[in-house]
Amino acid sequence: MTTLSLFEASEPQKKPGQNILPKEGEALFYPAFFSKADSDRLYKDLYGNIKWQQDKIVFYGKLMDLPRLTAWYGDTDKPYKYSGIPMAPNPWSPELLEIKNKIEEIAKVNFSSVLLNLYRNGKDSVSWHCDNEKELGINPTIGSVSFGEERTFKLRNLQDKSLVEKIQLSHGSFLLMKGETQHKWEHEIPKTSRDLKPRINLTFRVIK
Ligand SMILES: O=C(O)CCC(=O)C(=O)O
Ligand SMILES: [Fe+2]
Repeated sequence: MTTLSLFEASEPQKKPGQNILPKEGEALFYPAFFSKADSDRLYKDLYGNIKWQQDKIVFYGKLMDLPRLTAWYGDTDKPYKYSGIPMAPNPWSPELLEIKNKIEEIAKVNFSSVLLNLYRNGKDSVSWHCDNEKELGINPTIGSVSFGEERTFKLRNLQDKSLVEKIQLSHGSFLLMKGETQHKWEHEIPKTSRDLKPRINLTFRVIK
């Protein structure tokens, strides 16, 4: 019998920007895309200055709070639909433009809006979904930036639900999803009973 070294026995290490999906789409992960100093500064700014909202959802006929706070920012001439109602986003702030400019160098697209999520603690979450709204077109490019507490992000293949990829979305990380990802995979941030500090996520989108 051969013995594995500790290195070989551990999870295979992915290089920054390597596709973490084994098939059907691309999810490129850059763990320390923003420096620690920039990440600390941007977290503080966004936490204090974004117009965070508590949105509601209808669940089994009852009006419930969404398990996170959200906000929309972006090009004000590109309304987004919310429960079928067109809404104007808040205008870009200098910090949002700083983040957008930095990720656009890698993403090679011009993002027109950003949905921000504030997960206040481990009980906040987002359940399984695909970002496949009509306004995003086919094969949308989605740029996802995280600041604050690290949370687990799961991607699950729609054809084979036993196929699940996990990423730890750390402070200052960038995840770029493109290609077929949004119609072949769904994703979630699960709840956890661990006592967690807040996390801010920004998902940049191109609205056609
Ligand atoms: O918080 C995250 O990393 C994911 C958020 C998300 O999937 C979304 O807003 O569509
Ligand atoms: Fe999403």
